[in-house]
Amino acid sequence: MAQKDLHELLRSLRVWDARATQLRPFDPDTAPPTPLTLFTSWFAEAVAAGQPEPHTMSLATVDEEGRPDVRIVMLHGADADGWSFATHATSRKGRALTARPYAALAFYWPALGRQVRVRGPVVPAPAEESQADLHARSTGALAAALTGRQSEELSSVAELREASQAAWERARDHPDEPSPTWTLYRLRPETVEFFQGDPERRHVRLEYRSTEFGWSRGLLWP
Ligand SMILES: Cc1cc2nc3c(=O)[nH]c(=O)nc-3n(C[C@H](O)[C@H](O)[C@H](O)COP(=O)(O)O)c2cc1C
Repeated sequence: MAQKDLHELLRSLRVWDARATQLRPFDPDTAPPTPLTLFTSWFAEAVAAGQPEPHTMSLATVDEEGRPDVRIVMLHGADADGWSFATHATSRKGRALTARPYAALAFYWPALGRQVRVRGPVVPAPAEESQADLHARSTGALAAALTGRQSEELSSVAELREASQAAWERARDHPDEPSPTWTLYRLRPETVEFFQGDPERRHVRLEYRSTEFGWSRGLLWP
């Protein structure tokens, strides 16, 4: 596609088309005292609104030289221990998290014009918990974890096919097989921001901040 076509196409696109998006009023004064409560209800509303894959999120990390990176991962849970996700400790993001155990998450739910951002330190769960989390998931998830070598250079598609086929067989035959590098991480929230889009662009941004006395709240200019 030529540059001009791309720019024309970009200019023709809009966000929050009324056919696909329902913008709901959000009164921050009535928001619950903790971000987890609001996240849980916004998540359920995203599911009810038909938002595809609301449990996928961007995970941003910083490597030991301070260079940022970002990718999509699945949300495994959100509770008093934090927002959790899983990956290989030996992957790029795993190495970045070892060097700098701090990350940011972003959820985007266009069906409701909503965004949620979560930032804070990240801690790995104990190995038994990581493996239990993996074994509670699908055969495909286990096969993918057993394939391993995430973020390493791959020499050919054929090499991946072979390794993956073997991993699928092991996953089917031994559903409790461990994947030693697979790690459940928990992001302990320091700030959680809720963004509600508004048709007049008066978007509401409500940020919860963790303090020694509990959660404080403040609004941000959009
Ligand atoms: C929808 C979707 C869900 C994904 N979920 C995960 C996940 O939960 N864990 C994971 O390690 N990679 C997941 N990935 C792959 C990552 O985006 C990424 O390609 C991979 O983890 C390697 O990232 P890294 O090289 O930065 O470590 C997912 C990708 C997509 C598109």
